[in-house]
Amino acid sequence: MTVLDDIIVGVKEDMEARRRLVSPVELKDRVAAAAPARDAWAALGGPSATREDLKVIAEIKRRSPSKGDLAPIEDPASLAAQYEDGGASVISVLTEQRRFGGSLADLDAVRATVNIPLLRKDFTVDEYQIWEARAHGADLILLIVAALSDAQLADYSALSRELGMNVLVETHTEQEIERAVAANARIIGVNVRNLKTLDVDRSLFASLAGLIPAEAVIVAESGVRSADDVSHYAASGANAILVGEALVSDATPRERINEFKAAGAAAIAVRN
Ligand SMILES: O=C(O)c1ccccc1NCC(=O)[C@H](O)[C@H](O)COP(=O)(O)O
Repeated sequence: MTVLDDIIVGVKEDMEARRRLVSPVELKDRVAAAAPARDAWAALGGPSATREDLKVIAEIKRRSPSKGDLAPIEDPASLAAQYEDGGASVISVLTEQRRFGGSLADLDAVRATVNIPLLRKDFTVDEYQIWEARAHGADLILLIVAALSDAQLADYSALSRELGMNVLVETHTEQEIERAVAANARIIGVNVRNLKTLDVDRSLFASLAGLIPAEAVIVAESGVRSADDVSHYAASGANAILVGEALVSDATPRERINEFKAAGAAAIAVRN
């Protein structure tokens, strides 16, 4: 069994436990009462002609299968506020419990504090999680191509759109990019971390980004540790970066986001 398979087994068990507490009907009532979703597509730059700088998706991540404990993050809302102040365009809240130490309570706390769009970062394998994401204030959800069939990708994308949310479709191979494009994904991520082996290969981004249509917002995911990494992703075609570890383990995440944005803007100026 791969790491990803193992994570998904736990995700399904935890979701069934939540479903016993909150029925799908109750969840849909909560969605009906929720404020409309914010436009994460626009926040990430929108149409290609209007994209100027490198956008940062800043992640709330306590621990991970690859690194173990990263940061206790006792007050996720306070960290999120620092991310927003620093110029993040979207905040990613990892809600998976067993391997990442997250929860929907984190999403609630962050939603109550910041105004920018939120990504519910989880391993989506059931429509129930999409309703949950919206009920808890998410504006964007993650769909990992490697974890889904083409039918699931299409159905979950359609449901997310119906609920007013955008979708970050995550890929790791050429074939997965083809599947993301066939599903009409408008925000496509290349995760340089192989979720089956946990290997991180930053050079993968440059080899795959060119296969993604320019209309899509292209997100470089994982492996940002320095401004040089950001420059590499931006020079290779990234419109946005998704950063977890480097921000949660930094005493001054605001300044770190500034540094990354400056490195990205400089690389994009050369690229254009
Ligand atoms: O981070 C992991 O170890 C991991 C393992 C298995 C599945 C997913 C995993 N991470 C999710 C992510 O994609 C990252 O949290 C995100 O891209 C940020 O990465 P980083 O900046 O390297 O923390």
